[in-house]
Amino acid sequence: MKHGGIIAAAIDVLTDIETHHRPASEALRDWGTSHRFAGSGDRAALGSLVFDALRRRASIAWRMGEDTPRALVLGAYRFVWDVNPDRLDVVLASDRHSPQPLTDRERVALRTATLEGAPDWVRGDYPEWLAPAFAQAFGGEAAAEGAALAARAPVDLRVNTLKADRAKVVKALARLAPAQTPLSPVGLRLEPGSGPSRQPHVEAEAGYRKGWFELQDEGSQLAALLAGAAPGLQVADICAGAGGKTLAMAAAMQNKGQVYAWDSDRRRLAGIHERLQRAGVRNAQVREAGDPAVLGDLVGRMDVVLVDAPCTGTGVWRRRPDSKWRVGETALAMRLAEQDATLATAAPLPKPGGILVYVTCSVLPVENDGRIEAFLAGHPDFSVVPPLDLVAAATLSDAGRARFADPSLATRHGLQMTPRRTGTDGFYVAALRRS
Ligand SMILES: C[S@@+](CC[C@H](N)C(=O)[O-])C[C@H]1O[C@@H](n2cnc3c(N)ncnc32)[C@H](O)[C@@H]1O
Repeated sequence: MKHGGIIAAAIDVLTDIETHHRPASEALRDWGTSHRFAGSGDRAALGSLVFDALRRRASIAWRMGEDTPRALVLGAYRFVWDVNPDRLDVVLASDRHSPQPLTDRERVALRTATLEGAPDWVRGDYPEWLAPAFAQAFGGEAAAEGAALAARAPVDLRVNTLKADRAKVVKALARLAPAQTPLSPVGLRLEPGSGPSRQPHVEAEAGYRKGWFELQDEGSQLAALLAGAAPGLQVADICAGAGGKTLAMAAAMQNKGQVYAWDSDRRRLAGIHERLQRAGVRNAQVREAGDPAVLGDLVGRMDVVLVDAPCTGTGVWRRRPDSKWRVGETALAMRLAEQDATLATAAPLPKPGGILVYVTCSVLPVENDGRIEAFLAGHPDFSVVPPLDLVAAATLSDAGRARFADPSLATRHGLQMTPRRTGTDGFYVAALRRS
């Protein structure tokens, strides 16, 4: 397909997403099913254009003077893919599948519009209703932090040290030229391309099928490392989902000790069994999803309890830009209640002196320090572990140790990673010790 056709398809897909309130991945999949002639390069270009339009929606709409799917797609092609407006005229004219030619108004906007005078939420591409939360989290850096969350994310891999080391995986993926992640000692990174370029499909690699590496953002790797799961410890992962952090902790424990993985949702937990097997994990016990009563025998016995809580996902907007515009106050209120519920389930499990580690992939203070404060108010037997103690005890690279020592990463009770601060997704980590 030529780019005119890709632009038209992106407008159709974005219209589908907006009209039917559907996730972008679903709308793209359906487009693929009804356009079987489209090659993998076309699909990749289409996906990139739709995702870039969603990532930068507020700033594109500001410049274009409207936020219709057409304005967003044309704006993404111009301002994100950096295609000169004269070239855009040529692109539209040279493909019979193109949308209508540019109007004079569009041409002026594409040529001259800037973000001068735009508020932080527009410059940072986050929803207006979250402006107070971003100001609380980042002060004068809110727009810059938002803009970093609106960029493309790299593909990060975690080397599974139960089966491989970095050198082995680098060799296996040499064609893709992976670089070492700076902060996690077990991470590799494939930088995102620009424009229509496609992300490498690493799950198709033989090394992935052999369990040598997992797909995991460096921030998620770091959160698992900061939890301090070490060989021989008893660890409960009570929001295990498909097991991203269970696997990372089991590897850090070198298969010694025990990880108990549980989740309230059976469907979420379902994928964990196959992943544990592929990764060669032998020290994880998956408990029946649903009723927390199955954790009864763990009460008062755990060295580490990880609560990787359900959250709004504001920290992973680079990867799920459609969720950025979907999340609202009702969803946030539901997540807060779930966070309090998971912390309440976790509270009885640590042994005296054991720790409860609370993690979210959110940058909103109310989901992070706010939940820790609410928990502490009802649990006087817990106290905050100074974040630098977590850093000192974790297996990080020297650069990672130095980065986490920077006071700008510290919140009142924990550590906040962001794409701008750490080059990772926006993970929050705090730990509480049971007296
Ligand atoms: C952020 S996801 C977990 C991701 C997973 N730890 C990983 O690294 O791949 C949060 C999980 O919390 C689960 N959850 C939600 N409410 C819960 C509750 N009250 N108790 C336990 N798990 C809960 C969800 O089903 C979801 O799988």
